[in-house]
Amino acid sequence: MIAIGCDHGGYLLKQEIIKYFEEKGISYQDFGCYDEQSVDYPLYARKVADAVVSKQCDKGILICGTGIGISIAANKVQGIRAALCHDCFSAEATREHNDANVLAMGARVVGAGLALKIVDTFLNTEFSNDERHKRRIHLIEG
Ligand SMILES: O=C(CO)[C@H](O)[C@H](O)[C@H](O)COP(=O)(O)O
Repeated sequence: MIAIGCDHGGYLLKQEIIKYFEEKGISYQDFGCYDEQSVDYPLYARKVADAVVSKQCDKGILICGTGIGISIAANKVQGIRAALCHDCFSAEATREHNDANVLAMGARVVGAGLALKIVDTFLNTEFSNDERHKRRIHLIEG
């Protein structure tokens, strides 16, 4: 189950990703927002982060205008490793090296076509399980 959330800047891209999930039969839970009215991204970052940390959902996707604010907010939640990715190389690397559990993107930065490829890469790349990466993740957790 994938948790997905956004602010008003990310709403339209979130809808594109949801359409893609429905076409592919990927299960998801939509934590809002539900239209383009101005809202505060930290509230949606928290909803998705809590769903991932509590294991209600396996991974999260967050979208705001740039992806920056919403990733900063998600990373405040203990156990969240949110990665802001606007290319497939980063999406693959952050799964392999950081075991990132939340993908953040900016709808004012990437188009839907690239965003869907980034989502696909993020969801289909496994953590390497390499000892050096595990040690570094452990150091992040504190
Ligand atoms: O947090 C952000 C910047 O890093 C996001 O891009 C927000 O979506 C953006 O700040 C919202 O801006 P707006 O002028 O209120 O639409």
